[in-house]
Amino acid sequence: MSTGFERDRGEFTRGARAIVVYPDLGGSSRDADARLEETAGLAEAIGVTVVGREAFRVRTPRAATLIGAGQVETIATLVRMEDAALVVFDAGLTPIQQRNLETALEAKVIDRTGLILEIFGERAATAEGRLQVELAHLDYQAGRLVRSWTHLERQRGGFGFLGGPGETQIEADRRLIRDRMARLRRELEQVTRTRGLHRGRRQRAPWPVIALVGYTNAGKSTLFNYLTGSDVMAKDLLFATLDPTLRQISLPGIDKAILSDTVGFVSELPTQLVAAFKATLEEVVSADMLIHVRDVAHPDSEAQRADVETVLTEIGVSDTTPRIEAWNKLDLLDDEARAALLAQTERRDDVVAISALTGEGVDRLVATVAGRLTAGHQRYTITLDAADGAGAAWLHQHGEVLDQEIDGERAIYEVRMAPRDYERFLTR
Ligand SMILES: Nc1nc2c(ncn2[C@@H]2O[C@H](COP(=O)(O)OP(=O)(O)OP(=O)(O)O)[C@@H](O)[C@H]2O)c(=O)[nH]1
Repeated sequence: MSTGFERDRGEFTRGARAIVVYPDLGGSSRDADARLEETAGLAEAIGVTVVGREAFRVRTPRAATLIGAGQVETIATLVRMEDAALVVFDAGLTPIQQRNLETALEAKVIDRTGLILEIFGERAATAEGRLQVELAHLDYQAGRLVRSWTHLERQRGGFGFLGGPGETQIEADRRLIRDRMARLRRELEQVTRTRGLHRGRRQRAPWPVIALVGYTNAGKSTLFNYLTGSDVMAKDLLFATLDPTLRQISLPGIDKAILSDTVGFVSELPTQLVAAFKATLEEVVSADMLIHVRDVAHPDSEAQRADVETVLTEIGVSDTTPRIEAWNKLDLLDDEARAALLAQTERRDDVVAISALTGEGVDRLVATVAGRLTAGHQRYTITLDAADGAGAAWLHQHGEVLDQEIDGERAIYEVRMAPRDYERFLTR
């Protein structure tokens, strides 16, 4: 059934021409150009082509259009010149501002929340993620509907026309949204229950989960591809078919681990989106280790780091989850900045400088991650019946076999593994 309020992808046709606008309202320590660059990158993630960008300093935000009349005119000209169909505002817009801007610019307008919702929609890989995103979207639309209705009502009141056909229509629309949201919530409950079962099953498998997190554009996917495509790591098609963002890999001393790529983090994540974001990041919340990929060549690198940490806390990641920072894009730094950065990383064992593009430092990152994961591992001497193929396979799967020797009927293994696995082996 179509309620008329389902996500309308038609508005964001792949390749649609878009203008990106950053109304700088002051109070942000961030670099305006970097901000435009980020938003353009996010817009491109939903498949539109960015054909123009403008940053404005807005001294007095206008209730009707946020930006000033002259600024509206500048963008309108740009829209006409570039034949753009979409204008992305890197700010929150009220429903009224959004509509007024659409009229003035003769183009579809979306704000930062709308854009982020689109991206979550594209990236949500699990059923739960998709449902959460749709709920957030409906919530966003319902808010717009109610408020623009109040606005209309006030106008009509001014002319002495209270009520009328428009009002009935909006009532009906609101009920449809409400019903659909209730249905989604029920589906979500069902899905969450089923997923809990699946996750329980996987948690019993002794594979550590390593999640890549980081600000948008930091280089997570580049690192993910480098790691899973390189010789050190074996790609596992089982996971690839289930979810393109999960791969089974092996690390020194760890036969199997799951590496998970995630959607990029952004600053000022609207609170109504946190649940949706969390659902697209379920691997992160229960991960054994996080690799926080940072773009150290970015002017706002420190602020981005803080944003990522804030969101991790918001979605419920424990601060005891071990994390390693991968200081990425080392290749973009000049000699001086590079030397300063490397000197910093030498003093810390939780930071590795890398270039996911050239592969520099990635081996060290892998060794550091493996070292952390196996830090509690110990060396055991285990004697098996030489015919016990299953036992031998188990040892190879769960530990690092350092030595093995056949002595008549017996096979003697030297194995490094987690004490927890050793105990499991004994009670096997
Ligand atoms: N020069 C340089 N560019 C890099 C490096 N790593 C990634 N990039 C570039 O940075 C851009 C973003 O990389 P992605 O891997 O897509 O970043 P991401 O963190 O997955 O981004 P989101 O999907 O937005 O979260 C791409 O153009 C990459 O080619 C690096 O080490 N050096």
